[in-house]
Amino acid sequence: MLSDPAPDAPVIVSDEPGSFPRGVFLDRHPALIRRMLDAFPYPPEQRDALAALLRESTGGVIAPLAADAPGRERWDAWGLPEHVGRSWLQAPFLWAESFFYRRLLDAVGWFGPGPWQGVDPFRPFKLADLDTTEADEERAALDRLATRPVDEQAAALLHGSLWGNRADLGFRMGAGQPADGRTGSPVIVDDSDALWRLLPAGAPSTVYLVADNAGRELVPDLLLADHLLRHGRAARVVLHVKPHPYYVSDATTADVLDALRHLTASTAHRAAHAAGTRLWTALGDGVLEVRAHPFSCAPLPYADMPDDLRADFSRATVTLLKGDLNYRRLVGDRLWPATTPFAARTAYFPGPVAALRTLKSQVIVGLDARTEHALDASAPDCAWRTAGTHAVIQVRP
Ligand SMILES: O=P(O)(O)OC[C@@]1(O)O[C@H](CO)[C@@H](O)[C@@H]1O
Repeated sequence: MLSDPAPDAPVIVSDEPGSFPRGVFLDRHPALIRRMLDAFPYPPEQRDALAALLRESTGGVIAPLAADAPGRERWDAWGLPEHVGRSWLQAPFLWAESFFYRRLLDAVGWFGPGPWQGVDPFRPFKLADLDTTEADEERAALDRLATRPVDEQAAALLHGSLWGNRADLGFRMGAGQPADGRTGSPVIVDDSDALWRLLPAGAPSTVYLVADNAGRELVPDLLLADHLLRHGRAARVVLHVKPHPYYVSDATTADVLDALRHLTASTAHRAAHAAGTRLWTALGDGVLEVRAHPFSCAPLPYADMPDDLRADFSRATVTLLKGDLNYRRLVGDRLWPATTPFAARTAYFPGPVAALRTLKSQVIVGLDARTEHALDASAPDCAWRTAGTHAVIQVRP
């Protein structure tokens, strides 16, 4: 095992004026709640609960869950007692943000009992994301890609899945983000050769894909899974999704079904339709399996994963973790020196692991010093870390 060069890097919190996490609490969350109130005719009880949550999380202290709240014991084990009474902005960003989404589900009555039980407060946004000209163009591009050599398809689908991570609806709640100019957006670490070496065609590999966002990220993730299965790079794919709505657009099982229907209904686009049909069958046959572990919505790093999840990941030929939040949880939500080796930060993970992530928060490891300096020189305000304009494919075999 490589030695860990900086185990004590500062934990990211949200109280520093002008900082990225502070903006998440003070700008993004109010924008999110405004959009939810526009999207649903919530009755007064829910509206009041949402307003109270916003007041509490922008200027107050963390309140406990009700004694009979679903998952209360789990949250107690995940550190709730030690954070109750503390300012939201002074609690670790990773923990507080996750708890915000748990409390938001309480506010809208997701857990029930009651008439709003199971009504996903983010579903309108996720569905709208599939009904866009961009989504249509992506399906048309798939038809063109189908005529290209298989290796070219593999590389394009991997990059499609990678850049799909920009289609994160929480991220788009932020003000002043750049236009969706994917072309020329640099992949600042690209270990994709190492990833393909882990998945030789014809080997009975099991690929675990830890999904991130629904909609226009999940569709390319599923297309990548289809490619791996179809061309023998995987014999099985296990897709980990969230057990309940989370971080606005994170994928749940219902979102997987919506994404598959989006593909199968694409009769104007043969490749998308065919891929959707194959994936639908694969799901029915158990070749593609969906799992929703409670720890997927935990406010903790993967280093703290429970034994059953550890055992599950240990069965993977490689685990692909999608997106920014999974990255923060994989390497730890701390201000690591950017040159900290990715292999050192992920040495605890039970088996080969790959991160496919566009950079949307302060955390980054695995850069060489030259790249870091060049990026800092090009954007002195460190926007490259948070603007979603840069990406990494990092692999620890
Ligand atoms: O995991 P994802 O969807 O790629 O990103 C989640 C995200 O939007 O949420 C956090 C801020 O709310 C940031 O870490 C990150 O930008």
